Amino acid sequence: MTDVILSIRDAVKRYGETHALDRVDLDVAEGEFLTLLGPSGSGKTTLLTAVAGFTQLTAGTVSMRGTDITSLPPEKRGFGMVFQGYALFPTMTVAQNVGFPLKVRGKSKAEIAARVAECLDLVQMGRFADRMPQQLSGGQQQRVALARALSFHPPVLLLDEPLSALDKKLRADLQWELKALHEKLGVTFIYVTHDQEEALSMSDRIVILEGGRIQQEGAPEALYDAPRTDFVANFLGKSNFLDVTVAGHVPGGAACDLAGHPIEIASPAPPPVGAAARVALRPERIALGPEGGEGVPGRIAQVSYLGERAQLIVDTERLGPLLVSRPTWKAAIHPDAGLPVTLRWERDACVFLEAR
Ligand SMILES: Nc1ncnc2c1ncn2[C@@H]1O[C@H](COP(=O)(O)OP(=O)(O)OP(=O)(O)O)[C@@H](O)[C@H]1O
Repeated sequence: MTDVILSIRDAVKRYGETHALDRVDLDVAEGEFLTLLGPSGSGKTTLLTAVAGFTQLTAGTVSMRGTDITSLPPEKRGFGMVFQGYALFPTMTVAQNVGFPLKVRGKSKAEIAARVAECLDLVQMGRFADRMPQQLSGGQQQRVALARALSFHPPVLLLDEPLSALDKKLRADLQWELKALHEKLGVTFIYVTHDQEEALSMSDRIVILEGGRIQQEGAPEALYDAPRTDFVANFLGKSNFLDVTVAGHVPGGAACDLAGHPIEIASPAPPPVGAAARVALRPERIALGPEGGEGVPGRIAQVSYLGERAQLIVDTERLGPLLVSRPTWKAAIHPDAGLPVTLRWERDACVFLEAR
């Protein structure tokens, strides 16, 4: 990895019997937008607050540019922080809120005024400098919290579900803005969310946590296209799971038996011949054809219309119910419940998962 700004080594955090973090190793690159993604209780906030200095690790270290900062208090780490619920100081104006970290650092009035104006412009809140927090909408308050966190030029910005209190449309707008701000400033962002779409749309890299452990990490596309485990395949997007037996190796993949029928699965490193394996198959990789074609016969059991996509459950005798997702504009077959269909997919649509 190019220049590492933060290194977390063998981080353990125990609360009684609970392992909130269980031997986490993670390097964060300078300027990276890194997202910690996982279900509730997976350890995301614990990891973020350990980096911030609010949580003392039971074991392990946090280093910043090669210096061990494990026992340094939060204020000495100098990281910017934005947490959910936009905790602005209610008795201070927007400008005073943004200027507060600079005041604490003993900056001059002129310097504070100039930087506050700059930061408020950055988040398009210049017009609101004299307002009180309670006179702002949720999205505006979160913008001010962001300006405040950036005002003192922190090397790292820590964000814990900063958009979770906002409605879907506003959240989507602010996701674009945050991403643009990250690109403009080049500051390292560590972002916590349990929202997979948010993680996929903003991050350079996603770290998936479960039970206090890193399950997998990688660029959004790499993780989505090549999940290693059932958990990742189902947490990041949706998947069908199929059980196959590897019958033989072929160039670039394996010949397999799927419920008594031969299929080929592309893989750079397929499991050994004879192995029973589990594969993930994304719903959008399954093509729907008319009844009687080559493929897996089935019958549409349920249709859920989602606007630009429709999600179908197709009952098959061979493989049980399969989830199929298709763009609604591609309406060669109008998917109605009860319709008999044939399902097909390409050899590179299935991904071998690690044995559990
Ligand atoms: N102060 C605490 N005392 C006891 N247990 C804690 C404490 N903080 C966290 N935990 C436990 O540690 C585990 C990880 O919690 P953490 O808050 O890091 O998860 P999370 O992934 O951020 O979850 P969420 O998305 O719900 O915020 C959970 O099982 C939680 O109950």
